[in-house]
Amino acid sequence: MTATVIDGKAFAAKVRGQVAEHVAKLKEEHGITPGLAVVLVGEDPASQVYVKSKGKMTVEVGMKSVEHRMDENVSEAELLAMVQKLNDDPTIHGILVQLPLPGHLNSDLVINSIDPAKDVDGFHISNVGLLGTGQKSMVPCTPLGSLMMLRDHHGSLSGLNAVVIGRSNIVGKPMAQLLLGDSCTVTIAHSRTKDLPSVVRQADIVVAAVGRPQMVLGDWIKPGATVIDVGINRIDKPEGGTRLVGDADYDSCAAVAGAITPVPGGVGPMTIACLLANTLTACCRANGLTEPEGLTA
Ligand SMILES: NC(=O)C1=CN([C@@H]2O[C@H](COP(=O)(O)OP(=O)(O)OC[C@H]3O[C@@H](n4cnc5c(N)ncnc54)[C@H](OP(=O)(O)O)[C@@H]3O)[C@@H](O)[C@H]2O)C=CC1
Ligand SMILES: Nc1nc(=O)c2c([nH]1)NC[C@@H]1CN(c3ccc(C(=O)N[C@@H](CCC(=O)O)C(=O)O)cc3)C=[N+]21
Repeated sequence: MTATVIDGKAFAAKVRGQVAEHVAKLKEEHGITPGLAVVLVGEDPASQVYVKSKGKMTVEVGMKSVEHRMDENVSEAELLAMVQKLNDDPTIHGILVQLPLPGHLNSDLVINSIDPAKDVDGFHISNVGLLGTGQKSMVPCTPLGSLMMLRDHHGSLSGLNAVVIGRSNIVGKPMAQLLLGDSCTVTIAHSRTKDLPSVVRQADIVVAAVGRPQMVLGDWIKPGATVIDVGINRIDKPEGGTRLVGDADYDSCAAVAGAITPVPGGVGPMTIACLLANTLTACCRANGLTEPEGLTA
């Protein structure tokens, strides 16, 4: 079979449209503009591109966008002071500190210094705990965007076997929590998993969040399964130049799967759309207003 391509780019545009409508209403009815602050430490060119496109889309949906670039060698105290300033700023409803941070900075400490109500990445221990216990929280953007696409494609996920490859705090673990919340039978695989192909073959839903280009092969996939490819890897093209590929080998997987997300144009755009949705949700909660439906988990 040839897989249905799940168009994350189009889905994300739809989500951003919904966010923009709510933002317009917030402004009109309450005179409030949601604000998102991104803190970028260092000069990593890939990160800079990502931050720029986030900033552009934030403004497109009518929000305030602020970027704070800090020197690679910034001290932990200076970075913590910046986070504190943003925590105290009533015009800022969402704070994102771009990861990974340079090695001399303790990222757990920095993330946990963000006001949990403004933690639009959902990485603060308090949001992690709320998600794990099924309570209202800020839900990490990449897993949330992946869940939205899965729900849209399957309707109910109840009883499906899901295998998440990767156990990071930013993708694998929260993804597994969300799938469990939707009553999937969840397996988390990682670098020590024995016979990964046979584990993946049990899955109705495969989420690949490994960081290894084109690792998941078509003959690992149960015919008809859904493949969510979170990976963003830049590889060299034989004819020169580079291109983006996921953690799944797209052609061989698409030949067997029932549905698959492409890279680019799959999970990536949904991540940014969910960041904007989380900023809107945070703004509504901060002002005691009803939050938009369908934009949280
Ligand atoms: N589309 C988007 O919006 C986003 C995309 N990404 C991309 O997603 C990918 C994963 O990101 P992230 O979770 O941060 O990555 P991490 O490097 O933090 O985690 C990777 C995980 O994959 C596991 N792993 C590594 N090699 C293997 C292997 N050979 N077999 C099985 N498991 C393996 C690791 O296992 P172990 O724990 O045992 O080491 C680890 O748990 C990257 O490509 C990243 O660029 C990330 C965030 C957002
Ligand atoms: N605190 C924090 N939160 C994050 O969510 C976070 C982070 N740090 N650090 C880096 C990773 C990576 N990430 C991406 C999001 C969108 C695209 C994206 O939109 N990608 C486009 C392609 C972009 C291009 O063509 O270059 C796509 O897949 O179609 C990519 C990568 C979020 N991350």
